[in-house]
Amino acid sequence: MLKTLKYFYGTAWRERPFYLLFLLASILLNAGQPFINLILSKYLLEELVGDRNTEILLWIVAGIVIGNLLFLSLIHVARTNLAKYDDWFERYFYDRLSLKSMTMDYPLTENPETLNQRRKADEGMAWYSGGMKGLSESIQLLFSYALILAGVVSIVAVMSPVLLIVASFAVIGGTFTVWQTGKIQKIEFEKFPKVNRAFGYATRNILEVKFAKSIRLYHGAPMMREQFVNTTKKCSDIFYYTANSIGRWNCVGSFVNFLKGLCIYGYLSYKLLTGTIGIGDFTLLAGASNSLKDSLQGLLNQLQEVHRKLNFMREYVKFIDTEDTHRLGTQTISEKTLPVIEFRNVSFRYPSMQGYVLKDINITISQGQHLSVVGLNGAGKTTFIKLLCRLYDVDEGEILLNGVNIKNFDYDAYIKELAVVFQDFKMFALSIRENIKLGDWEKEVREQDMENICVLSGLAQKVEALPKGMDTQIYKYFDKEGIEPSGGEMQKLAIARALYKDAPIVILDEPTAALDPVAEYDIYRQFDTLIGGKTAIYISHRLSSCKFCDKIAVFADNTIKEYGTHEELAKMPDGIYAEMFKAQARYYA
Ligand SMILES: Nc1ncnc2c1ncn2[C@@H]1O[C@H](COP(=O)(O)OP(=O)(O)OP(=O)(O)O)[C@@H](O)[C@H]1O
Repeated sequence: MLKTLKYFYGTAWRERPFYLLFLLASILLNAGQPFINLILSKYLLEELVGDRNTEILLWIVAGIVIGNLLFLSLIHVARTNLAKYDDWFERYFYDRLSLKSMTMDYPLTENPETLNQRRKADEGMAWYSGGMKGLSESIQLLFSYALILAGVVSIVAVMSPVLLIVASFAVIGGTFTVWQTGKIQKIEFEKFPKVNRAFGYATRNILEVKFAKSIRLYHGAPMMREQFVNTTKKCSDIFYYTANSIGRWNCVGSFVNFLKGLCIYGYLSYKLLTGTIGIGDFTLLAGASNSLKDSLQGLLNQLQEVHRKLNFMREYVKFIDTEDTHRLGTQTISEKTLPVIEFRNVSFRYPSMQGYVLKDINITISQGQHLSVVGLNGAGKTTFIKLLCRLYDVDEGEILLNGVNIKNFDYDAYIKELAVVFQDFKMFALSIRENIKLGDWEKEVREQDMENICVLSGLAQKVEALPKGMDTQIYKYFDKEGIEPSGGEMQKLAIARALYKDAPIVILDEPTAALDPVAEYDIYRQFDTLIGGKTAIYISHRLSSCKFCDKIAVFADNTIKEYGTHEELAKMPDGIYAEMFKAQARYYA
């Protein structure tokens, strides 16, 4: 709990120290204001039933009015400033959450527990706690009540100690009910994020354009509606349970409150009627007893509220603090040395899988070598690339770059060495220029470079035909003149983005799968110009592409089964490559 408190107010102290100053001011002002009315009302009443001195009466009334005005104005200033900061903190913490989601270790992005935790972090900071704003509101109330309580306890203890006992009993009852409702909300919070994620998938994610075709051509709409109905029912069950249980405890709370009023006013009326106290003290004690009960109740409630909110907000800290092991390396990379990649006894299995996807992989890709990686579906070719890209850590063995384990390199520096086009690459709802620029965001854009890249990747004709050229938006999310590129055009864009990165290692996973034969031929023809003297890994099921690579690695049975040039492998008796090549060649014979 303290760790969470420290995390949020430590951040506030670092980022916006004045926030804490306004918080303190707000606490003191809120605590001070009730005492003006409480004390001055006593003197006002005593003067009214006593001497009725006009001048004194005017001074007391002026004191009440001016004191209240002053306090309320200052409270307003403090609150307005706090509201501005609260807004800033809301964006700040959301930004941290997004950043963490985008940069955390890749395997976590497909781990349902992490995804649930992310949802808990999001919801824990939103409606369950109200985030920094919600927490600070409770902290303000907590300390204001504590100060008010200290003041009224002093007054009541001196004037009528019995009232302290009555108020304390009422508070114990009230606190118990608040504690119960807090427990019920906690139960809801444990169940709800998981159900809500399923609900979000069935109602929001599924409406995205990328699902539109499959929904229409398969049994998508009824199936999703069924999921919608099921998850809605689960959400309703959870809400019904919460509302019903909290409602019962609220009734208990109201009854305890009624009993408390009855006891306090009964006791004070008795003292007034028997002449033990005057009307001024009656007013002061009635007000102080109410304040005592309210502030003690408020204090205990806010203690629970702060505890409850911190519990929810702790889920955010848990998510933000998820350990990132992929970023532990610190070694820099010499730009002058051309890369040599070595897989040494590498074995790997996906966290969710029993067996190895890759076992005992040993291969060296020398400087400037062009390696073709082939194999049947599911043989582990893309996994081989993912390991090189540090998306996953190897389970056994090591991958070396120029003799150094790739884990030791600073992550960002290492990623700069790679220009990769994955099979399932994604384009963003940005302009064509910006999508290409993502290859190297820091590099100053040179128009000539962009044009050359468009020509090399086969995009030039398409871009020239567009009224806004390179500034055309991909997709129609934000611009109705945006384009929906075809699969092949997307692939050309992805190749352009990789070329723009100009990294010393180029990895292309099925780069021509969506290209027409002419575009594919162009890519093959220009392969040397595209890749130049860089080290390249090329995955393709079209074995004709292997001819322009120096070496071919054939993946089968979770390992590299064959390795050599096209000529060597094509004539291997009973060779896997020879078999696959012959099978493909038959169609073109
Ligand atoms: N994230 C993942 N979690 C669990 N298993 C995975 C994951 N990604 C891939 N696999 C499994 O690992 C095996 C190898 O997949 P991989 O994508 O490396 O094959 P591939 O040789 O590239 O196949 P293809 O030629 O079809 O692209 C497959 O059985 C696949 O189901």
